[in-house]
Amino acid sequence: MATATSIVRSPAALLFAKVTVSDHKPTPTIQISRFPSKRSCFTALLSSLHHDNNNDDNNNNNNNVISHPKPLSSSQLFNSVSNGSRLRVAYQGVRGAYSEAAAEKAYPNCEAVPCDQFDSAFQAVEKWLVDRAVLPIENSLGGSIHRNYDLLLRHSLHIVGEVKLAVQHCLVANHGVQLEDLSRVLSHPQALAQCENTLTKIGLSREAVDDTALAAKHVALHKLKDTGAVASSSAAKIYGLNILAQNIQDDCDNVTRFLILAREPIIPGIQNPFKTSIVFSLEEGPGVLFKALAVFALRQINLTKIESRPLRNQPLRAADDNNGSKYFDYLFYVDFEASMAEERAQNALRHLKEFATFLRVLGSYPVDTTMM
Ligand SMILES: O=C(O)C(=O)C[C@]1(C(=O)O)C=C[C@@H](O)C=C1
Repeated sequence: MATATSIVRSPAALLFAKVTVSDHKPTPTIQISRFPSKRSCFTALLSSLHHDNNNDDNNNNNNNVISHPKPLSSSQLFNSVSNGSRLRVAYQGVRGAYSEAAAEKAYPNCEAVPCDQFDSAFQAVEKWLVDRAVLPIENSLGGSIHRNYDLLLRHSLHIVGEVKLAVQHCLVANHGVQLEDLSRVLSHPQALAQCENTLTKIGLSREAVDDTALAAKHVALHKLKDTGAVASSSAAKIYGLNILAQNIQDDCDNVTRFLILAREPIIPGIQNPFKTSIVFSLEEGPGVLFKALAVFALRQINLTKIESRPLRNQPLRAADDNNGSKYFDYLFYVDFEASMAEERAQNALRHLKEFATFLRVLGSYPVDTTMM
């Protein structure tokens, strides 16, 4: 593969990003360095911008102007930013990944920007390299994407929408390669899990890579004869592979739900069906979770998802009875069917706050009704 590392300038945000340009795609992939000690142009520029922002704050203070984050209006939810340019939407993966299709479903005329990791997509929004990120959160067969639940809490972005995408996997290989030539298949762990039964029946060993399209790209670039990939038909087309089998997921109704993330929240509405996502933690004790969920049941608010994750900076708590035993401590992520503009949702959260040890609203956003 002919790859070249270069520095490009993003005209919209006037920021620099270190990108890897490959011969397969003109769109650069955002790779945000995790090692700030290697002070790149990117970090240097960011710190100078930070300095400018601080100066702005000082200027604002001097002028007695208080600046608050501006909520997104619903018109900004769509395809362009205020200067009329195309919305830049980060996704994890390379061209042909399902996440790219989800970004394009959310914003049909957007510029979809590939990122190497989920964390890079979060950072790309935070650092104004892009306007939104579209990231998978759960799949109807494989379950939750825990990494993104954890990242939602670690970053301070807002959920401004959701996209549901029907995921139809193909088994792809180089031209001339037959099913019986394959001994191994590469793909994203979620995609492998969604095709578990089929792959077991064929008898292929599995290897996980960062995304389905990257698996297809790898098979094509290395001209592998004994290895196929589980990927989309569009990835097969982009990387010149042959489709050996279609719709190989274990259930034909295979849907992945993606979240749309932005720097600012949207103003919650009540005209369309809205959903709200929150995260909270509770004291240990009998019936505490029951009590927490009752704040919604009491107000006829339907819950659509509940997920628990370990509270990472304090995963264990000593039991009150001092007998040396320890509890696991958890964060609870809950999605409920109501808008934060509704009084019943505000009352439910006020009620929950009375006994939750921590509570954050991750976003209140329109329900994707396209797959109902
Ligand atoms: O690998 C890809 O193509 C992705 O976009 C990632 C991902 C995921 O993380 O769940 C997205 C949708 C499918 O469920 C399989 C994989």
